Amino acid sequence: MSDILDTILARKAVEIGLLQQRYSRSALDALARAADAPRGFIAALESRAAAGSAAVIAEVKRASPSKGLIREDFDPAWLAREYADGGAACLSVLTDEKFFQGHNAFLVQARAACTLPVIRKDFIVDEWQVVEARAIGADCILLIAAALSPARLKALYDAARAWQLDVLVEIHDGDELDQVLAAGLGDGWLLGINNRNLRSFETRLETTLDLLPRLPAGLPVVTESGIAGAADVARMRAAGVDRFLVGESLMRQPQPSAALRALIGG
Ligand SMILES: O=C(O)c1ccccc1NCC(=O)[C@H](O)[C@H](O)COP(=O)(O)O
Repeated sequence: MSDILDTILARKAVEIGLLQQRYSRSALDALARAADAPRGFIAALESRAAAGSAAVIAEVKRASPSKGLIREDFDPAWLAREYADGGAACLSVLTDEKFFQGHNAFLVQARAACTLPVIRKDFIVDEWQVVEARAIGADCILLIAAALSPARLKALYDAARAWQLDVLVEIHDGDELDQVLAAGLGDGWLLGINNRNLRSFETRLETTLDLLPRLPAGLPVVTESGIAGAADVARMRAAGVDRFLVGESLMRQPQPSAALRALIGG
């Protein structure tokens, strides 16, 4: 496991404790039950890919451990409208406060500003965080294989599915792929390959391209991180990858809608 992931996960243990002090489990469950119905994250992505378009999950991300502050004028609702206007299939919203300057409220604001499904981008290691994700309106959660044992991955996946959440399961290499495939997940999940090495922060699109021959046929895959423009999208699509998670390159643009349109192309 990488140093930054260790550091982030240590903080998550503290945050889970705070969440459990703030709510009883029955109160949190009640909030999750009262949340707006899930919008169908994977369905939205798949319908865009089936129509022959690049299916983009556009990310609302103010800062990151690798890049520091990415965007000073940061308005999640405005960004969500820009991304919807630019042709995003779904949104990703960072909710981690300490390392990404995110917030749960940013997900609520972004989702309320458009009709797109939203993934809660955070470091989920406990069922309480799954319920919290549904309580704030998330349609999908991220589960990072490097942060979870196979048994824990399966337990959190089961919890997410019980709350009608879709799941993006993220890997970085072939060993993590093998672990995920052995976990015996059912429906309602898709695979993300993160091109960013969490130890060095080096971002190489070859991380996705090199793993493609190892993927089971028919498993939808999202390439994550380091998509800088239309040439990267074209390169991935030529290799058969049609689903993208894009943050920084859109967040740095004065008009993200136009940048997203150019990224997706014809
Ligand atoms: O972005 C980071 O610095 C980072 C560091 C440690 C763990 C995760 C990190 N990023 C999360 C992501 O997966 C990206 O935000 C996402 O894939 C978008 O990447 P990009 O288009 O390169 O902003």
